[in-house]
Amino acid sequence: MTQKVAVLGTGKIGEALLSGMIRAGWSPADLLVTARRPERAEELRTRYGVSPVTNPEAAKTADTLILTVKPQDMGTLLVELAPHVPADRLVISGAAGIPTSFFEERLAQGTPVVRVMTNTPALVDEAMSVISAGSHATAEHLAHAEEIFGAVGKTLRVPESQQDACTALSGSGPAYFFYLVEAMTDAGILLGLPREKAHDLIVQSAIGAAVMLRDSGEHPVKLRENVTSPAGTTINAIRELENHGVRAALIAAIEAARDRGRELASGNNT
Ligand SMILES: NC(=O)C1=CN([C@@H]2O[C@H](COP(=O)(O)OP(=O)(O)OC[C@H]3O[C@@H](n4cnc5c(N)ncnc54)[C@H](O)[C@@H]3O)[C@@H](O)[C@H]2O)C=CC1
Ligand SMILES: O=C(O)[C@@H]1CCC=N1
Repeated sequence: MTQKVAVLGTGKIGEALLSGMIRAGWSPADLLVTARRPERAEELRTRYGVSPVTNPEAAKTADTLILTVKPQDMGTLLVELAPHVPADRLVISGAAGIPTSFFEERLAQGTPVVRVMTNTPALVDEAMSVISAGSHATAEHLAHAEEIFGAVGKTLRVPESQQDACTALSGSGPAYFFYLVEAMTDAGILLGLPREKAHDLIVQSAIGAAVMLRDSGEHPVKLRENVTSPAGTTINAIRELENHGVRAALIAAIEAARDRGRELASGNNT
């Protein structure tokens, strides 16, 4: 039997996932989407050939519901969905912070819920998606979530207690790298390079470093030491990074992101 999958609240992450599923061979005929604005729904139909439906229609028709609205909008969406979701539907939440218990309390008794934290590199099939089971989700449900999110990159199962930490590391992680590239480009400008050239140098260096981190089997410390020649240039830069507390800043930043996830879980939406 064909499994229908619906993406509810198809914004940046919902669309990234949807497009990846189609690239990976899902038939648009088996994919439903919901959107708040009719123009957005039409845009998705034109772009991907998928069917826009209402949230209740999605709940009744699809076997798997993937909820990709903002955490702040999840309560309202569940009020709308709850009367229409049969207890055998798999509900996957892509939202930061919100625990699986939040869904279980609002949906029919026994509804399987899986929590996933992916990231925007889903757009280029290089996502990191971290997956946890709610209390009624079986190994089969987890495998189905892995199949879906595996379409856009890597997946990793973690206990739900680690989700906020993973959100802070990989969910938000791409933003930290984009921020670094932005800052390094400014440094290139300071040193007199044209912006475009500085950008290209840094992006290629980032790609090279990322491939080495993934493929070389070497520890990051060893990779950095290999760049850092005695009395050379790099050590001067490293000393400045240490003087400015960049390592401590990164640790504090990621801890703050984790803490915000916890706040979202407790219903602090401001
Ligand atoms: N942007 C990112 O890098 C990441 C976001 N997330 C999570 O993904 C979720 C979505 O984030 P984005 O895609 O960035 O936000 P977004 O704002 O681009 O997408 C959310 C969409 O949901 C729609 N929506 C809200 N309520 C709705 C309803 N009742 N019915 C139908 N559509 C509705 C909005 O109109 C919007 O298009 C959030 O929960 C976030 O925590 C997870 C990983 C990374
Ligand atoms: O900033 C956020 O809340 C979302 C979740 C992880 C990445 N973006």
